[in-house]
Amino acid sequence: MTTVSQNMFDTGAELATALARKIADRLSAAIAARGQASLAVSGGSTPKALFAALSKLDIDWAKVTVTLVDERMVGPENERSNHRLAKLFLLKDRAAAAKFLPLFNSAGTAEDVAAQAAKEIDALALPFDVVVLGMGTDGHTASFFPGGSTLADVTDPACGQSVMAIEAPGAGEPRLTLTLPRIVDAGLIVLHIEGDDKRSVLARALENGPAAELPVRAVLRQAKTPVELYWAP
Ligand SMILES: O=C(O)[C@H](O)[C@@H](O)[C@H](O)[C@H](O)COP(=O)(O)O
Repeated sequence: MTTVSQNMFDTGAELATALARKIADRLSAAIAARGQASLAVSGGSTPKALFAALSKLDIDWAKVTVTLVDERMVGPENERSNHRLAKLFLLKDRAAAAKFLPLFNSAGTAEDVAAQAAKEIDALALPFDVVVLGMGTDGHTASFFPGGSTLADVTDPACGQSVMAIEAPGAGEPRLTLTLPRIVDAGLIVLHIEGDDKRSVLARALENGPAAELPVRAVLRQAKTPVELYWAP
């Protein structure tokens, strides 16, 4: 049975403050326990306020590795880049001291880039302490897009590669995405969505039906810990 732990807020600002604190506490606990912590964040427009709130919190950021849940196949200067988004909104203020691991690199094709990124992700002390997911109104999360070229592989609980390339109608450029195992074995899995449309899509995703139709279902059904839903209007 899929379970989500619901954290509902009246405004995006209130959500950002509360979620930033939750993430910071989790990262600090990991640092206290193991001397380091890891955080994977999604891109898009929703997380900007969260990133700004998190960047100001006083934790030992020098011991935190930040990476991306997914990335477009573009360089960090491109306005479509999630690396650029993280640099602009998260990796500043106190969080500027964090180590950042991009998914995009100059290895060649999307598949080559994904293979290189996978090597670098696998060199981290896994599992991730915190993974922050968004969701599209088509039910995609990470770059698990409906109709995606490698959707079955990237949502396979036994997927052997930590990062894969995927192309899909509606995804724009080819994408690089963490695969399901890297997401569902995280210590804290957050699904941060805002607006009534996405709330309705999530309600549908929590019902029976194929994961391929609403790929966020793959996370909801395989998560090793209850997914923490953070929602505001
Ligand atoms: O690269 C991306 O676009 C994100 O990682 C993606 O998975 C995002 O979380 C959803 O598309 C929601 O995006 P919005 O927050 O812009 O609605």
